[in-house]
Amino acid sequence: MSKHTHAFQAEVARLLHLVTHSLYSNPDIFLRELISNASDACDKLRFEALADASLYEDAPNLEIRVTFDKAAKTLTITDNGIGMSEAEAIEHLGTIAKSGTRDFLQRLSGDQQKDAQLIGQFGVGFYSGFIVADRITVESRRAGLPPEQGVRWSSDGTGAFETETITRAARGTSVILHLRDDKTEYLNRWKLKSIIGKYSDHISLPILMPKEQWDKDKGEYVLLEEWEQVNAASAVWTRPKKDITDEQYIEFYKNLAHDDEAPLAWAHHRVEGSTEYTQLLYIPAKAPYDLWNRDKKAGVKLYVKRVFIMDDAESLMPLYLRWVKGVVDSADLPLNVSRELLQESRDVKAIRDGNTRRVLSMLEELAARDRLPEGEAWEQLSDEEKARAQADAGKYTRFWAEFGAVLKEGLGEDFANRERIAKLLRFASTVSDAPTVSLADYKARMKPGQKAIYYRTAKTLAAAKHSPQLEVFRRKGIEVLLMTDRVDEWALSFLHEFDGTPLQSVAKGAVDLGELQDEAEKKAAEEAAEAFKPVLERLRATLKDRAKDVRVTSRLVESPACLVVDDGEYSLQLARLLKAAGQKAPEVKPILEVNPEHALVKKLADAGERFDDYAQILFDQALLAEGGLPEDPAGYVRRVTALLV
Ligand SMILES: Nc1ncnc2c1ncn2[C@@H]1O[C@H](COP(=O)(O)OP(=O)(O)OP(=O)(O)O)[C@@H](O)[C@H]1O
Repeated sequence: MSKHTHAFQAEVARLLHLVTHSLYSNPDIFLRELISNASDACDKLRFEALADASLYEDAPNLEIRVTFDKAAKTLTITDNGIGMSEAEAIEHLGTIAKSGTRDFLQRLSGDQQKDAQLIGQFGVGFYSGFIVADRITVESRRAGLPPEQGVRWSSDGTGAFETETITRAARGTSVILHLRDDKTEYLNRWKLKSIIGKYSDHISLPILMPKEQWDKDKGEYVLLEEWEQVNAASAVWTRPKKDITDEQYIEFYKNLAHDDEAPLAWAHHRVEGSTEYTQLLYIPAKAPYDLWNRDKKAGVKLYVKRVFIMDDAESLMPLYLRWVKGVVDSADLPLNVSRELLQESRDVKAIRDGNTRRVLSMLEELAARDRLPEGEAWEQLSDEEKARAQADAGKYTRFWAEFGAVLKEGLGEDFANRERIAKLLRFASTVSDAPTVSLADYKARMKPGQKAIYYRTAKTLAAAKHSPQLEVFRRKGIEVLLMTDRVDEWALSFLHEFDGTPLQSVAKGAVDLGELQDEAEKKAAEEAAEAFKPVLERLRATLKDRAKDVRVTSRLVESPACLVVDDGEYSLQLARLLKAAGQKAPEVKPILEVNPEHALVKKLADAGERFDDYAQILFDQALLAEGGLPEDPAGYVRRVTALLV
């Protein structure tokens, strides 16, 4: 039988280089990865066999066997799953098909420590075998193909691999690891068993290992022909909650999510009613590197009556919760359910609504426990409750830092839960630089007579904090929420009020501080407007192409001018964002507001022939303070220079 040599795809070669240069601080995980692949292969067989039961051949019991050979220094993981044809082995083990993987590789920085974290989050699957092996041989036969169409794939994990056709009676795959000389510790039943117990106990198929017996003559343990099951072999979510330890929940998560870090929270429930299903949902502690990719597959796996149906079942979770990981096992969906069918199914809609509500409840609970109780409330807790409270404190803040911006998308996507989402929002404000202020906190601090929740959107916190539009609020001690996420503007356009109080951008519309402004201030403003009429007229004429209107304002204290837009219009910041993203944005013509108390503005009345220059400078400076750029930067510089000399 002829052998063929193939070169690895460049990306695989890179991945292998990373793996073998021990990015993994924990080599044990290779076994978890290979067992997980074996389990996936069995899931695939079970799924394909729904349409063609003959694929089971004479071995309907799916299982994974782990054995080793001390003399040959090999460790073998065998499954009787779907197997691979020669073409599939070349394709699956020589190239990286998933675009996510390629994307991931591009993100590697070359900094070992950072990359190690990334790779931990990603998982390298099959190739992790090269952490402990200097050669891997894979023997496989695809279910449904005759024994003569088996394949042997072999590589030392450098540039190339070989394949040849073999005869293999058994369906499925054996991965044979030729262990490195310094990794022979894995030729030990006890060690393997404990790794399986730690990382793979939740695998729902039996994992078998040969029994062992002391051989007096040889003076060592020898393996017997007899096999023993070494895992619990019942999927975690199918077990009663009381039988599952926190460690088991966490280990299942790590495996499911390819995440080294424990999740912040999980919820495990059997939902009964018109649709019956089990949900096990996790909130990760860290955002994945591709969180912003809205096309990214969702993190929920769908099972039907314990049969794995599909990964990334988008229809089970709304987009703004795409970072949630977990499993849904339905008792009602048909086993042959397709993606198309999923989208239309009423049961699926019920599951998705149930999942959404569950995640929001988990977040509400985390939020409620984010700050430690104080005073008497704390004293009343038992020691156990105190320990729990301490463990949970700060989790919501962590969650918010990682996923808050994505959760905001929910305001626009999930009208039914908008109020619940609004309560979960956190912002920075003129009171707190850290994004910890909830709308309820804000309301509790509102001044008597204050009628709105004020906010400012900008590109950065510094820009928001120092924007001229905030001046009067600062002087009056009114808190303003500061928003710097790209989605804020869009998301806020769906939230007009919170708990009966309207939200109002400080850069939109006229300022109406209502009862917060006293009569004297109102009168002064009116008088200023009157006295300023001729100057305003001239400004309007000079700036007619740039400003929709020019008016005096009471919102400024230190700055001469600022730009605002009408209520309901796109803010300048949003218009810029849309433009930068190559989207069509309506031309927003701002309103120039001037501060009649400011020396520069006062000067306008006697500016004479310099009036036009002053007017343009005033506008351009207001634009700069707003985060924009003058249309004619050189003209702006020329005008300012002329004033300086
Ligand atoms: N035991 C196996 N039986 C059948 N096919 C396998 C087996 N192990 C690996 N494969 C095939 O090789 C492919 C690549 O495996 P690899 O572990 O690198 O990635 P993956 O399993 O797709 O992704 P990940 O491990 O990151 O979830 C798999 O998608 C599968 O098609």
